[in-house]
Amino acid sequence: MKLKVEPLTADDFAPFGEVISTATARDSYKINLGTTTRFHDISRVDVGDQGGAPIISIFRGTPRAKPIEIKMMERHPLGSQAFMPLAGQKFLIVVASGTDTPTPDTLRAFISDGTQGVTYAKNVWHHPLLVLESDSDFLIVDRSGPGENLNEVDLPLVDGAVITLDWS
Ligand SMILES: NC(=O)N[C@@H](O)C(=O)O
Ligand code: NI
Repeated sequence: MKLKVEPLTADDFAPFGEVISTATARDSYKINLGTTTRFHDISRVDVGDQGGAPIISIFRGTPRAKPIEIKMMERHPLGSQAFMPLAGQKFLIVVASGTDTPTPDTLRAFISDGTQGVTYAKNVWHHPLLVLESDSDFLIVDRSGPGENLNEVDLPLVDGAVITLDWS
């Protein structure tokens, strides 16, 4: 089965979380004597369950071998997780609708144009970071704290084949 890759838009991604970009800020205004534009309140961080706290990390991802195979999915039941490319690299996002165990027909794939990041809402099924072209650094905002914040699940084969992304 080949999973179609769609351009990432805030509306299409809304069931899964938020798009992080200057275009999706809830407000924007000049600060610092007009030398800076604040793109304000773009995305929310939801990590407080069971005493969690927000942390900032950097993920350095290496490109995935092509064709990109989608064999498993994961979710973080206690907190959101945000990814923002630090040097404008395109990257792929794979999510599943609903909270039941993902099935091939509940998967959706998007591609960021490199100016867009994403926040996966708490408990949203997603594939771990999928880097495309070169080693890429991403700023990550997610949760540190007690409790089990990672569920993983393997995906079944479809007609005997691994699900791949329809992206050359
Ligand atoms: N495991 C980890 O920290 N990363 C994943 O959660 C991911 O979504 O890439
Ligand atoms: Ni994750």
